[in-house]
Amino acid sequence: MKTNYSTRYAASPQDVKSYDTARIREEFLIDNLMEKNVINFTYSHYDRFITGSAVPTNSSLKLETIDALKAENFLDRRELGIINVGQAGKVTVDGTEYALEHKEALYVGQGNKNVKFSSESAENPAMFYLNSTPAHKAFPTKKIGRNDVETVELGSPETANARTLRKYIVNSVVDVCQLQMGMTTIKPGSSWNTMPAHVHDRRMEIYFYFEVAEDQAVCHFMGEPTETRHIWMGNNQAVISPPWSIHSGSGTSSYSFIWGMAGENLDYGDMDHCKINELR
Ligand SMILES: O=C(O)C(=O)C[C@H](O)C(=O)CO
Ligand SMILES: [Zn+2]
Repeated sequence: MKTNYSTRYAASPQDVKSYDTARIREEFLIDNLMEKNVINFTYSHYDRFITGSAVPTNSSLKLETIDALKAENFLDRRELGIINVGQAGKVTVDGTEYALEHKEALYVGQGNKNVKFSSESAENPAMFYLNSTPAHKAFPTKKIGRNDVETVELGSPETANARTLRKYIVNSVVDVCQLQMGMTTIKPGSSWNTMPAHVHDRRMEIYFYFEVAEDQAVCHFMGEPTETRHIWMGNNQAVISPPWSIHSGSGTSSYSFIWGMAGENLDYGDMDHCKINELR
């Protein structure tokens, strides 16, 4: 068995107010990503969003169903987004091969049965970050190369939030049921992501932090805008952001993160912004 999964339940903002550090990490932090030769999944009951990773080395890894789905194949009722944050690799979908270089992505539509992950080099493997959400329709599988993304420059050095946001899996780039994924990179000298902060009660979100230097960290802020909490995050860790929560972070050095979302609508810009001086 090369696939592991664990379950996280949804939590009320009233309850989260009283969580201590250990409990908040237990409920929201995902710290088993990018383990070699296994697929590790976390199944969140927020919008039934599954987060995981596949790092194949000498042999390929197969996308196996998990008991939580009670489905013969993982994608019988789901869609899947994949972003490679490692070196060159390949994803095979029902016999068709897609080569994915560093920071290239693949959208895999509902109904595909046989999905396999492999690396070109066992020493420098591909590192596939995976997000999956329930799907009601089979859209075509599509590769999103680095030139296919929509790029937006945000923030400024003066407010320490200069960053480049790249939209990979959004409905203006690829047909999707509900999954959205993209990548944001903080510019050297800046530290803040997603500041001014926002909430979107229509959608939950998961942030996967990577390119964090070993001796550095990102402090991720969550919680209701007037009742914030923080989680210190290291490289290759993800954090679940409930629909009622802000999701913002400040790093001790530059870093990148992948955001993945699911929920009520496909409008990337649907956000309720918070006034910075009203955060508590
Ligand atoms: O830096 C940012 O701002 C983001 O990356 C924001 C995320 O894309 C997001 O929160 C979308 O709702
Ligand atoms: Zn958001």
